[in-house]
Amino acid sequence: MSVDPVREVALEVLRAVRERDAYANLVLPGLLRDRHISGRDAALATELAYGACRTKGLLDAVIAHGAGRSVDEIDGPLLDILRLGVYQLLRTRIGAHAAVDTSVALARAEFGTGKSGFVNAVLRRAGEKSAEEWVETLAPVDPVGRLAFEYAHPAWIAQAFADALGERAGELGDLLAADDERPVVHLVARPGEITAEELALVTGGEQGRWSPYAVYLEGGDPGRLEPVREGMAAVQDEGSQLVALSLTRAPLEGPDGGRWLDLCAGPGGKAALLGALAAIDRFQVDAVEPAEHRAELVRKATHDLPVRVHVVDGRDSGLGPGYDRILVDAPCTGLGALRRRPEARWRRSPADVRDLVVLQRELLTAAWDLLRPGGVVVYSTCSPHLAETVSIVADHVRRTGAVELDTRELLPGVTDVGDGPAAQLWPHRHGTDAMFMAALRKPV
Ligand SMILES: C[S@@+](CC[C@H](N)C(=O)[O-])C[C@H]1O[C@@H](n2cnc3c(N)ncnc32)[C@H](O)[C@@H]1O
Repeated sequence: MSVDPVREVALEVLRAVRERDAYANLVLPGLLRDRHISGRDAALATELAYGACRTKGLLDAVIAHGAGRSVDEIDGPLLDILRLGVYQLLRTRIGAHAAVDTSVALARAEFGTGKSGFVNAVLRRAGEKSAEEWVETLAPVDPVGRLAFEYAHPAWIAQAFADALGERAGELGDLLAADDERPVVHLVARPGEITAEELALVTGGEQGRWSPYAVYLEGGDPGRLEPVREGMAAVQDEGSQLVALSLTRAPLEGPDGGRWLDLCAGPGGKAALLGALAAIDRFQVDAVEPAEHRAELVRKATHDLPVRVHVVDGRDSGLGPGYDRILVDAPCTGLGALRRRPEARWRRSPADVRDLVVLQRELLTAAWDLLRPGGVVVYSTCSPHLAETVSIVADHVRRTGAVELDTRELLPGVTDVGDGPAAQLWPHRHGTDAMFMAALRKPV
């Protein structure tokens, strides 16, 4: 049997992710273009590459069982072939013969007959049970560990989600399943340029449920849409829109002097929405981003708006104090946006959380020093991990006497965002990334 070009492409994606920490969704489109793969073949290559990246934990457990050794003891390129094969057996409707034969052909082309026999043997063993039966056989007994295994998430991430869901941890399975769904594309209609109603009409999309500026698109390339090309609209998760809006809606003590700051601005999605809203009142936004290439993205996103970009570290920005409103959209683990990157869940580790919480705490402190009495900081993350969210806020309130506003009141009409005062969005409840936000006012 000759090598199937669709599986070859999927395999190259797995290899790029494993060997050079590539992002699957950045590698795949170029490969499909170069190999002239389109239509149903492209859809299959995408399903195989992304699916195998996502389910790595489950696949590896089945492979280790079948091989009688840990996956660490299997050569990387061979392991990629096994992952692709086991994924087809357990998570697609591809027949067992096709899954095994195409994998054996890939192994033979790459390594010769000896190793193709190994691939054949491991896949035959893997095919002896369905995915459900493998879960029954291999999953840990504790409920969270079992769900993590079943939905192919690292156990520490599933536990972090369960902790953040609290009393509603019964939703964990739905949440983990949502990470495997392709997110609906959300557009933001730029205030002052076009309304969401008009944008929905022009694009054939549907107006969003939660943000007055959101439009949902069923499919297609948003970059081709005229309002996006003309800068009247942009791609932005509805949850991110709500974060920016919560900052503009928070009640200040005293009048709004129109000095707003976005302390972690790159690539500029929220800065652009803040800038458009500031423009209406002739206010001014300062946007801080230390990485030059990301600062350039902020400049592009905000070029015709009252936004000044500063390429400095937010912890030591040199900006003058006295801001009325400050957004700290902190660098975080991104655990709330795992659905956007197939391999992301296996890249992160608890050590990342430990490093990031130090930076998050320092950025919030720096923002506080730049805020005027009576002004408001919104602290947000696209992670629901409690160490990055409520713990950072509680620690800050303890140290500074900050007044926690009821953030839920800044999101009128948005249901089910928790018991307050902070708000937590969820993919399985709101269809957004799992954005966390807390609004804090400085006592006068
Ligand atoms: C979650 S992203 C912000 C997303 C952005 N607000 C948006 O809506 O497009 C966090 C940003 O913080 C930046 N960052 C990292 N370290 C920082 C620091 N010390 N000071 C300020 N920003 C920092 C990162 O480069 C990244 O662009």
